[in-house]
Amino acid sequence: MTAQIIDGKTISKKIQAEIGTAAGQFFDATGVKPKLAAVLVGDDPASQVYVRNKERACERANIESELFRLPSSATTDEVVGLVQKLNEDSQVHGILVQLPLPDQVDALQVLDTVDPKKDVDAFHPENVGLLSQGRPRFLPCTPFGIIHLLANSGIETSGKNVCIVGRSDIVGKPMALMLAQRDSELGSQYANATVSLCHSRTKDLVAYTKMADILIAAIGKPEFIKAEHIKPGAVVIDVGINRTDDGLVGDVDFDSAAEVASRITPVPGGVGPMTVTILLDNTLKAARLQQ
Ligand SMILES: Nc1nc(=O)c2c([nH]1)NC[C@@H]1CN(c3ccc(C(=O)N[C@@H](CCC(=O)O)C(=O)O)cc3)C=[N+]21
Ligand SMILES: [Mg+2]
Repeated sequence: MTAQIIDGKTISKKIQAEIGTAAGQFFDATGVKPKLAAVLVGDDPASQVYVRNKERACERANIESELFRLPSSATTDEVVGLVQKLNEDSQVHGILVQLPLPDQVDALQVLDTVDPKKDVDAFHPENVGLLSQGRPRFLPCTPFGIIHLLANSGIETSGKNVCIVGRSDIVGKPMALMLAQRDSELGSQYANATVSLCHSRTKDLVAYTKMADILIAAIGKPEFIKAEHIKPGAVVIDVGINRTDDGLVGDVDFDSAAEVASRITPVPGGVGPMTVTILLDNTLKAARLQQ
């Protein structure tokens, strides 16, 4: 292996400590402890792991968290009703509705109900619109976590070719917007990329991935990206979390990719912890917005 690991766990711990200090200062100034409400419907095992990670991270960062559970049989009206109650609760600053929701629940209706000023996932159309106009309120957790990973590793994006594989509303699409924009919260050197947003209908995918100085895999297919997709010396960011018989694997075939890339994120311990970290940052931001 030749690639250097981008250690998301260590970077996230460092940023969480900074958020903890800022949240403590905010409490000293206002008497308010930022609070995240997480809504978990049903008992999907992966969702339980994520929600537990989020609760632990909140504790480390002086952020209050409360988990609200509904049974897997819950209706759209029941989930919407809970979100409305949390919207009205002035002690709650951030609301996260854990996805996926059970099939009978209309996820868009639920997400549209979240007060946009408490929308720490940045899924509400008002926040998506603000981001697309280049004046974001909250930044979506996984894409902004990736920008933090790059910035903390000294990897600038300005003028670089970035290829994103996967066009989801949660990762690929907002990631493309953020990287293509003129500026970012961390400085213009972490924006201004030339972005290709590839997907299942892309013809000659390798032509795009091989041009990339930074390749971001967010497809949801285990070990889909191989050495032959990667330009020698490229930076590879693996967003995938796939549970297989061999355990947790990413969307990148790590062993072959690490022979070609210069830097690479592992799974676990790469992007995942950063997603959680930005959620904390957004919760503090939400508490500030609501003062
Ligand atoms: N409303 C909503 N917002 C989300 O941000 C959201 C969601 N729903 N649903 C599911 C996806 C996925 N996601 C992850 C969170 C933490 C890890 C994480 O902590 N990963 C660790 C451990 C992974 C493990 O052990 O399973 C790691 O990669 O090292 C991963 C993935 C947030 N998501
Ligand atoms: Mg993730």
